[in-house]
Amino acid sequence: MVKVAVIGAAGRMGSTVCEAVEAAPDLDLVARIEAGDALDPGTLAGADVAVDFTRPEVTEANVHACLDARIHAVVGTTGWGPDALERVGAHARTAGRSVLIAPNFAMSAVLAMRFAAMAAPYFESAEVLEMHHPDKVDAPSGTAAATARGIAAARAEAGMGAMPDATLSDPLGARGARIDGVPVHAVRLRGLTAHEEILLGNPGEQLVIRTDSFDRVSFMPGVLFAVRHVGERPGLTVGLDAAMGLA
Ligand SMILES: NC(=O)C1=CN([C@@H]2O[C@H](COP(=O)(O)OP(=O)(O)OC[C@H]3O[C@@H](n4cnc5c(N)ncnc54)[C@H](OP(=O)(O)O)[C@@H]3O)[C@@H](O)[C@H]2O)C=CC1
Ligand SMILES: O=C(O)C1=N[C@H](C(=O)O)C[C@H](O)C1
Repeated sequence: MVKVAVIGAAGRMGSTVCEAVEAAPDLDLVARIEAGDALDPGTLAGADVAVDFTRPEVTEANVHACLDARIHAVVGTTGWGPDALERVGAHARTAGRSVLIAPNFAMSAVLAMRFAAMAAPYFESAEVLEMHHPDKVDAPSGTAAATARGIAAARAEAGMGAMPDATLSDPLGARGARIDGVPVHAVRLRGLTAHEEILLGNPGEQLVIRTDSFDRVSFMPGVLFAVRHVGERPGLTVGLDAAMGLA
C-alpha cells in the first residue's frame, strides 16, 4: 500500500483527490492537511507521497516541507516559475526524493498540449484561450502558460519568426497576455470548470484543438498515476507527459 497525504484536503481538488485515494485499493489515505495545519513528519503521518492542491503562494514551501520529511511530492497547484522549479529540483536531488509537478492531470489536456506543440510549426498564427470557473485565483491558467511555452518552443525550433499581427494600438490589453510571444486570453464564467482552445491559423484554414474538463474527476486518473509512479523518477519531473513517457 502506498500511504498518501493530501495537502489542501478541504479544497475543490483536494477533496476530490481524497475520495479517489480512498477508493483505490492500493492506496491508503493517512493525512488530510488543511490551511492552518502544520506540515511536518507528525502531521504527514508516515506518508510515502504527499499530493498538493493548494494555492500558488504556498505550494513551494509545502514541497520543501515534504522533502524535509523525506516524502515524495505530487503537485497540481499552479504558479511555478523557473526559479522555484530550480530550487525544488535541487532540494529533491539532495533529499533523494522525487517531485512531480503538472499543470494539468487530465488526459485530454495533456494530449492537447502535446498536439499543439506538434502542430505549431505548421501554422503562421497561434493563440490560446483558457476558460475557467470564476473562483479560480490565478490567470492565466498554468495549463495555458504551459501550452503557450510549448508552442513558442516548437516555433523557435522550427526557425519561425513573430506571428502576423498589425495591431498598433491596444491601450486596454484586448490582445491578451503574451507568453513567449504567444497571445493568451482568459475567460472566467460561472458554470465552467476548466476548458482550453488552441487556435492555429494559416491563410484559408484553421485548426482548433479543444480540451474540456467538465468535472474534477477528469484529473483523478492522472493524479493517481503520478502517486503510484512519482518515486520512479529521481529529482524533479515537470508535466504528466514526461512522467508517462510521452514527452
Ligand atoms: N494540475 C491540475 O490538474 C489541476 C490544478 N489545479 C490547481 O490546483 C490549485 C487548487 O485548486 P482548487 O482545488 O480549485 O482550489 P481551492 O481553493 O478549492 O482549494 C485550495 C485549498 O488549499 C487550502 N490551502 C491554502 N493554503 C494551504 C496550506 N498552506 N496548507 C494546506 N492547505 C492550504 C485552501 O484553504 P483556504 O480556502 O482556507 O485558503 C483550500 O482549501 C490551483 O492552483 C489550481 O489552479 C486545479 C485543477 C486541476
Ligand atoms: O484552477 C483550476 O480549476 C484549474 N487549474 C489548472 C490550471 O491553472 O491550469 C488546471 C485546470 O485548468 C483547472
